[in-house]
Amino acid sequence: MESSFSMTEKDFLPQPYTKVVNKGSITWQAPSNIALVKYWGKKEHQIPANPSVSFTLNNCKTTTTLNYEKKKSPSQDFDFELYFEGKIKEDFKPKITTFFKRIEHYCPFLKEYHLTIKTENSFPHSSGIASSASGMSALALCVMSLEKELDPGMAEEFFNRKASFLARLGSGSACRSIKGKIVVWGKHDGIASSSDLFGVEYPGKVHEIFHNYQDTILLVDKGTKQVSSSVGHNLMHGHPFAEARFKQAHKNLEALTNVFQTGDLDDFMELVESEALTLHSMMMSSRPYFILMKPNTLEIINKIWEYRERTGMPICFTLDAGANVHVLYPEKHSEIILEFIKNELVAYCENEQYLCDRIGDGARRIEN
Ligand SMILES: Nc1ncnc2c1ncn2[C@@H]1O[C@H](COP(=O)(O)OP(=O)(O)OP(=O)(O)O)[C@@H](O)[C@H]1O
Ligand SMILES: C[C@@](O)(CCOP(=O)(O)OP(=O)(O)O)CC(=O)O
Repeated sequence: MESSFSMTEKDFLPQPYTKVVNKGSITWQAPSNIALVKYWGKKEHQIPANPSVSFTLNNCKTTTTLNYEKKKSPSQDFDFELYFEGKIKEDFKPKITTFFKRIEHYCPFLKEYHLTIKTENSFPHSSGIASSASGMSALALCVMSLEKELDPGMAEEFFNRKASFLARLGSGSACRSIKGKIVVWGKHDGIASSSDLFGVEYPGKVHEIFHNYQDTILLVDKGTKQVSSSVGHNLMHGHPFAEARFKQAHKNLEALTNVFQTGDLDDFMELVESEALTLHSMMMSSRPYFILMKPNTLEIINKIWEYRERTGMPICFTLDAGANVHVLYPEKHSEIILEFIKNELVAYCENEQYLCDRIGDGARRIEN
């Protein structure tokens, strides 16, 4: 296979299929991810305006089963039904139809099948915990497993790379949810294997402090956010601070690669929190402007700062495009930090709900 630096869209076009497959079922479980350097702003065809890097999560995940049955002849439109948590879910279908249209060129076999998609998430969707990332990566992996049935000789590395390539076309951040534990997406000079087309496992040395990093997600607001990420990305076109922001993301990624090596948590925390606040400041300074943080988001941030100042514990926060707060800390301090979270932060969550997660290894296939 081509090395990732030279791969282009053409490399993902289908090869002649060697097998006929009539009917079957495939299940994949794919995690969400939390960006440390944020993807915010994109060009045409889901190409990111700047590189991003994320921790793959472990417990926040989607499980998707794809049942497929070959039809007598291919249809004009994609022929699929969607069940979310056991019920037909019409409002998730448009995103999936868009996804199928975008990948049709690379997976032309899709229209030959009647597809039934059954999916569920282990966490609330559409509230800034990247359900689109786990949802689209799980579906992309199911599609790739179907392609592998048609082309059994496909190499594993190509399988994973194309799954990430397809997932990106469903939702940009989804391309970072195929593999663990740290994934980079977007061309960046300091990381030769990086690509705008798919996510790659962070290739550098990672200090052991990050090996089992914890992420406790505080559910400040479980409701659907008022502006989707896709709309938010588009508001970076013509944004007065866009170019400076894109440059800053490169600089922060470079700084983070150094931090991954040294394990300097002061630098890590400063960088990660600054990225989260910059993301939200981009939303606040776009036209139209919007605020996705809630009063309790700010209460939690202030409490974290106060606690860090008081105890010296390496605890920091990050945010995605929503009100919920991801609290990040090394595993060796879990006991004491969880105590603080339960005693002082959980009161700010909707129905006192929070999710304990940690850095994970990526998606896995479940045998049906
Ligand atoms: N299991 C799933 N299978 C397929 N699509 C899903 C699944 N879960 C969520 N989605 C899609 O993702 C959409 C939510 O994505 P959106 O970007 O608005 O929010 P999010 O993923 O929670 O937050 P973030 O901005 O952090 O990515 C849903 O409306 C739905 O279309
Ligand atoms: C704030 C973010 O979570 C934005 C995620 O955006 P999406 O990947 O959800 O957007 P689309 O490509 O339009 O589907 C930051 C990040 O995960 O890098």
